[in-house]
Amino acid sequence: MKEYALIVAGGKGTRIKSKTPKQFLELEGLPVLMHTILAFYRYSESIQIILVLPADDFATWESLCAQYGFYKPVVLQQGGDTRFQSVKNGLEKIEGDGLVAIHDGVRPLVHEDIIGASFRLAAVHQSAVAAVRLKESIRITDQDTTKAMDRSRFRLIQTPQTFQVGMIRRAYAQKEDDTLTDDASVAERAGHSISLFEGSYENIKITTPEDLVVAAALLKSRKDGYKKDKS
Ligand SMILES: Nc1ccn([C@@H]2O[C@H](COP(=O)(O)OP(=O)(O)OP(=O)(O)O)[C@@H](O)[C@H]2O)c(=O)n1
Ligand SMILES: C[C@](O)(CO)[C@H](O)COP(=O)(O)O
Repeated sequence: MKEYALIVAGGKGTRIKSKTPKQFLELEGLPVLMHTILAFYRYSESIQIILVLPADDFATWESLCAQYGFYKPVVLQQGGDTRFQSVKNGLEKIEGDGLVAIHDGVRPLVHEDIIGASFRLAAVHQSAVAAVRLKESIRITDQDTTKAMDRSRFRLIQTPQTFQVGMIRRAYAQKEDDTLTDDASVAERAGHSISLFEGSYENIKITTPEDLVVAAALLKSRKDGYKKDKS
């Protein structure tokens, strides 16, 4: 089955408070987004990648590619005002059927094994969504009270979120609302059940400034590990 990766990097990065869009910040010698794209190519050289960026950032991307000598093929598409719209625009670039792994451009630590697991599971169940268990206690709150909850019943949801192309394209034809914060919610609202699989605590989303420190440390430890294996 044909495999696509739809990498969304059309956001503004308001929570990170950086002048440079977070997807372009350099980590361990490469912009965040290039680490993400390389992870998908490590999984498969034949995957087709659709990269969603704000139209205003196309020129920046081209010049970063020239600067870093990065010539991995991607199909560019322009983003929208929300993640929902960016994914929807990206899906338009897929012509045939197959499976699509939708992934946040700002999750550069995704491992090729996680990507592979998502495609294998989605081939059987139509959907495969990476998730991890909570490491901390959890309480539900309203204005006046709080109440302990059973953490074993909750999961933190990551990307990749992988789907059969026709199914997720039809799901994205529905009306957008603020509660549809990820692709699993969109598919679920359209009536599909969602299959989860074990993600990874390393697969962080770069959202606030301290995430950059953690991501840099994790990338460095992987690079050091790789050097050790080769020596
Ligand atoms: N209009 C948007 C909004 C978000 N995204 C992408 O969706 C992923 C997850 O979004 P988030 O981390 O929230 O990114 P931003 O929207 O950029 O950040 P913030 O919410 O802090 O502004 C990111 O890779 C981001 O670029 C997108 O493609 N188009
Ligand atoms: C898609 C996502 O990364 C799954 O955890 C998340 O829902 C994006 O949320 P954000 O608030 O737009 O960062």
